[in-house]
Amino acid sequence: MKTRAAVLFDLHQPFEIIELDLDDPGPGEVLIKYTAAGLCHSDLHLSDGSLPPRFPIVGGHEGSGVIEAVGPGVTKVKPGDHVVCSFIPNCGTCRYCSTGRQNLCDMGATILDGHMPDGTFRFHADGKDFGAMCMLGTFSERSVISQHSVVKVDDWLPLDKAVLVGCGVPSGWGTAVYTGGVRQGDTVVIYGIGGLGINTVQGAVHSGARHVVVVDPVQFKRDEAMKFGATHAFATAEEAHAAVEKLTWGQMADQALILVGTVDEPVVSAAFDVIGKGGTVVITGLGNMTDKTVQVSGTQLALFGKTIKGSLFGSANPQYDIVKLLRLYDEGKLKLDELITTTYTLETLNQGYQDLQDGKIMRGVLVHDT
Ligand SMILES: NC(=O)c1ccc[n+]([C@@H]2O[C@H](COP(=O)([O-])OP(=O)(O)OC[C@H]3O[C@@H](n4cnc5c(N)ncnc54)[C@H](O)[C@@H]3O)[C@@H](O)[C@H]2O)c1
Ligand SMILES: [Zn+2]
Ligand SMILES: [Zn+2]
Repeated sequence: MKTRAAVLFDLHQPFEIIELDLDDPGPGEVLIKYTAAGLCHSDLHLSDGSLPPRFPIVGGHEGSGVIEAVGPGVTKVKPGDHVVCSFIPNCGTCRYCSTGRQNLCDMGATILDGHMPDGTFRFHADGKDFGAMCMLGTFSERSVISQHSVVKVDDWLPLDKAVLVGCGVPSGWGTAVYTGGVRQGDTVVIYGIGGLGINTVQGAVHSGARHVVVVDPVQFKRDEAMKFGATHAFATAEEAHAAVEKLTWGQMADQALILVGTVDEPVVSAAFDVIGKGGTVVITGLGNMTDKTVQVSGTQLALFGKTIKGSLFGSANPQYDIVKLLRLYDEGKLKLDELITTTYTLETLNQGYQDLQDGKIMRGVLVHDT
């Protein structure tokens, strides 16, 4: 079968739209026709050097679609099922899946190489193997993926909105609710209001935070954050620090959550300084972190009981949380439609990533031709 896909061939290159050969699904695999794909910043990190993959690679790891065929032994879904993809597969049996940490599933170990667990690829052209970002490659019309990468969802849900619960929503929402452990009455500071950070605002609000203070240099992002329930919005970390000092009578924040695309020492230091005793810093942003060392005061960690954590997929359980978040959406308790600023096609995908870098969109969504 042939499929059109957006491919990265090297660092610092745009996506090229080309036709690829796609294998039939093997044992435990499914053929999916993608309906939509979200423009997450992580795909940009494939080309900016922050998450260097094996090239060439088909981009896209936020996806939704319809199952067209299944390989031998597939029990989880059948042709015609509507699914949302999880950017981390869930095998259900590895050390992490079997101890309630499905977001760390061992099957996700090769998501940047983009091959199946047995080391083979499903996309090919001109005698070359092409990887699939997160073993998904949602910037392709069709793909062959593991049954462990899909979560069946209700047929009536709009797949072009539900697509966002494949990465941005749980990764952002869970940063506040699960990894950060935000509680009623907490003061939370959120750095970076993009496709993830805006959902961290939703998560902090759901958890009953008293103050949700956001920091983003872009005015549009700050305005959106206020519409989603933030209580204060600032262009700089310094302004946020001063406000938190006042709001908490010097006790400072309970959580500082970092969702910027390019994490650097000043952001991490600002987060570490804005939390008070017993406070938690969570780093979710991935950009610029390869080989970087972050310095914090060991005395403050020990004497003030401060914690620094990383967060993958918002410490959520894809199988459970994707369905749960869509229920919240269906009941009007979680915003998805409002997250999407602009929709794109394969042909305008590079423009979408330019818009993301220019701060023009909260989340862009690529809608595939039907
Ligand atoms: N850990 C995970 O599970 C996970 C999952 C998906 C994405 N990510 C990463 O999260 C990050 C955010 O992704 P996104 O899709 O939301 O990106 P995005 O580009 O949509 O949002 C980033 C936001 O950060 C803002 N920003 C930049 N510098 C800032 C600063 N110094 N202070 C405050 N705000 C600043 C930008 O204006 C933008 O609004 C990326 O690095 C992405 O790779 C992590
Ligand atoms: Zn993502
Ligand atoms: Zn597993």
